[in-house]
Amino acid sequence: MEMEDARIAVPSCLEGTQLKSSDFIWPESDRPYTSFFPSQDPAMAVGFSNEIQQRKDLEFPEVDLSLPDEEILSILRCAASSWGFFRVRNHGIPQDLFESIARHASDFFGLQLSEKRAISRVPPLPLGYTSIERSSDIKSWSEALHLMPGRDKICSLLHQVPSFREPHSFSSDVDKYFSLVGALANRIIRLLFQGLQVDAEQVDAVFNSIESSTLRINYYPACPVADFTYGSPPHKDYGGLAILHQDDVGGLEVLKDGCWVPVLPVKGCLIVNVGELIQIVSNGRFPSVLHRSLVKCSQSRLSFVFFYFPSDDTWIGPIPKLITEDCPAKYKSFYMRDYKSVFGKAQKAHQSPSLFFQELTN
Ligand SMILES: O=C(O)CCC(=O)C(=O)O
Ligand SMILES: [Fe+2]
Repeated sequence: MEMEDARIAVPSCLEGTQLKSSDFIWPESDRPYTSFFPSQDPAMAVGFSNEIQQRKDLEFPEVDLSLPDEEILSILRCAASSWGFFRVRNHGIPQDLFESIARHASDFFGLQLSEKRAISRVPPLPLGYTSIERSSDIKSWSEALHLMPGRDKICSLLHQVPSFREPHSFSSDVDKYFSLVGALANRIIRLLFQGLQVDAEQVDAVFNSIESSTLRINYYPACPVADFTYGSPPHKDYGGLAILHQDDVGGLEVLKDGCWVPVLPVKGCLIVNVGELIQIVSNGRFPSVLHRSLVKCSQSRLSFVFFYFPSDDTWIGPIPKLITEDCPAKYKSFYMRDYKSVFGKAQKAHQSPSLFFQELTN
C-alpha cells in the first residue's frame, strides 16, 4: 500500500508544473542500466560496445596537491590522459566554505517553485534558476542555479527571491569560492601543461581570467523513477576545466574503457574534469570524457560545478609546441565566441563540440 502511494503521489519538485514522474522515463534502450549511451549520437560511442557494464574495481585517480610539483606533474599527466577525471586532495579550499554554500543552496532549492521562478535563467546569460521542466525533449531530474563571478551581481539576483533568507551571506560565499576555485583551476591547468613541457605564458594566453567562468549548483530531488532516468544524461563538459564538489550521496559516473565507473564522494576532496577546450588546446593529449549522474529514489543530492570559460575574444587552438610530425593539428583554431555558438548546435545534436573544429586533413 505504501509503495503504491509513493508511486501515485506527485513528488513535491513537480508541483506547480504540468509534469508527472512518468514524463521522465527514458526509452528502454537508453536507460542508465540498459544502454551505453542514449542512441542519438553514435559518433560519441565509437569504439565501445553497446552493452552496459559497470565496474567498481578500477581505481579512480587521486592527486595530492600538497606534494612537490615535480611529483604532481606525472600523476596529473597520467590521470588526465587516461581518465580525463581525477580527485584532488589538499586543494586549500576550506571545508566550511563548501558547507556554507551547500546550506544556502539547500535553502534556495527548498523554496516554492513560484519563488524560484522569479529568477528564471534567460539564456545565453549564465545567471539564474532552471527548473526541472527546462528540457523539452530529454528530461533530466534536476534543478540548477547558475551563477557568475561578482558579488553584487549575485546579490541583486538573489534579492529578487523574497523569502530567500541570506542573499548577502550566500553571495559573499560564492564570490569567495569563485576566487579560490579559479586560482585552483589556474594552478591545475598550468601543471597539466607543464607536464607536456609547455611554458606557462602559452597556457596563460588562453586561460588567463575567470571572469567568464560560471558556477552551476545542481540539485537532484529524490526520484520515484530513479532507475529509468538521469540527473544528468551522458555528456562532456565544454569549458576548459570543470571542478566539482559533491555531497556524500553519490551518483556521478565516468566512462572508462567502456565501463561506467562510480566517482565516489570523498569528504574534503574535489573532482576535476577535463573539458573539451583542454582537449583542443592539448591537441588531443588530454581527452574530455563522457560522464553522467544518476539519481536516487530515497535521497536528494547537491553538487556544484565551476566551469572555466575563457573570455569571448580569446583565440583558442592546439598549442604550437603540441603540433608535431607524429601528432599533426587535430583541431582548427577559433575565437571563444564562435565556439559558444557552435556549442548550442552541438548540444542539440548530442555531439561533442570539438567535432565541429576537427581539422580535415584529407
Ligand atoms: O552533479 C554531478 O554529479 C555532475 C554534474 C555535471 O556533470 C555537470 O553539471 O556538468
Ligand atoms: Fe558535466
